[in-house]
Amino acid sequence: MTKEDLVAALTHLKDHEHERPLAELGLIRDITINKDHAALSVLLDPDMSASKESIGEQIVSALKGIGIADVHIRFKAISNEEKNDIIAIKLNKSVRRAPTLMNSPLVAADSGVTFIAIASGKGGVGKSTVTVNLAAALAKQGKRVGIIDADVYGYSIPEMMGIHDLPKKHNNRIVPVERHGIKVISTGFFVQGNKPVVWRGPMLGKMLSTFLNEVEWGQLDFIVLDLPPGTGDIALDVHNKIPQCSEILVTTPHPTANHVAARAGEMAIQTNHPILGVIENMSYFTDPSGQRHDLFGTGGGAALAEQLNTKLLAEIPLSAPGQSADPEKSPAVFGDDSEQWRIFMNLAQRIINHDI
Ligand SMILES: Nc1ncnc2c1ncn2[C@@H]1O[C@H](COP(=O)(O)OP(=O)(O)OP(=O)(O)O)[C@@H](O)[C@H]1O
Repeated sequence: MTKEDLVAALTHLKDHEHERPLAELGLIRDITINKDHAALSVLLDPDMSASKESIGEQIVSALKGIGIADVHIRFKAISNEEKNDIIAIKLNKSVRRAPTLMNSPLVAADSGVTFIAIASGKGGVGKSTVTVNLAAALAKQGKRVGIIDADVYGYSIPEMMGIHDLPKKHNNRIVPVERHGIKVISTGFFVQGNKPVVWRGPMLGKMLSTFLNEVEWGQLDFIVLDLPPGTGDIALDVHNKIPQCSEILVTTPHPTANHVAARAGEMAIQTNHPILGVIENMSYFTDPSGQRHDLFGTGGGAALAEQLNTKLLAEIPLSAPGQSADPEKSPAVFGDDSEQWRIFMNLAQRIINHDI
């Protein structure tokens, strides 16, 4: 007798709510068999506890038919995640491809939320700086803004935003940390010594779903996502799960350092994601006498934009350390009177007005 024999004997079992075989829905788990004894778990919606008895009786009788004399059944309450998987199966969608997103109001076409992912070819070019400043500039112009820091390996948004507290849970949902009017969720909140503390299991695969489904975002106009550098799984996940998400690529002026950024852009193009454009960061430095210095070369942003058939949205100059920090703002947001802040405000305005 194998597990498959046992599952086969149970395939006809249905629960009234889902009108689909329990085994097919993956609601029968943890099967062990020892001669004519078997044990298994049945995941049940707590609202369906009334069905427990009838499901138990159906299992016992079906297994008797194949020679199992004694069966131990554990009934377990189903989690929200597992429930969403069932909804996905009901809709005949692949759970693997699009887990748990069917009920995320955020990604619905009519949610009113504009998603912008900030991507780069390599680390350290200012992707997180762009994320934080664009979000702050959108918020400054009256928009309700959230940040998803999806840079799993190099999350830096909490520190950049001066956030030292962790999100709280309310009614079993995660409440984002709010700072300077921006709601923030970061992988950094959930990792301690590289151990996930809020959820278990394959963290990467679930991360985006968790951030979209289990976070109490409230009403938002924009979500800015800080992606990990390069063209990894997370970027692909974003492309799959948030099809309407558009992308801004951040690069430096160095003309030859763009091939990975170009690949990231190509991926967006291939997956039909609009690229809003390229931001060239650390473009130049203006010294106190007003003279411009192209410290890292020139032309990288324009070359990347041309390669991807998109626009160069902005050239952000380098700020001198400590010059533009504003105590009223997050540490990484440029000061109100800085050239950088003016550029971000202008960019935010163009995005709001669809003038890009
Ligand atoms: N225009 C700028 N002027 C001065 N410093 C900047 C500028 N842009 C970014 N920086 C600094 O450069 C460093 C790297 O920036 P940031 O963390 O935004 O890059 P990143 O691409 O997100 O890197 P990672 O992928 O490692 O997270 C930070 O210390 C940031 O403060």
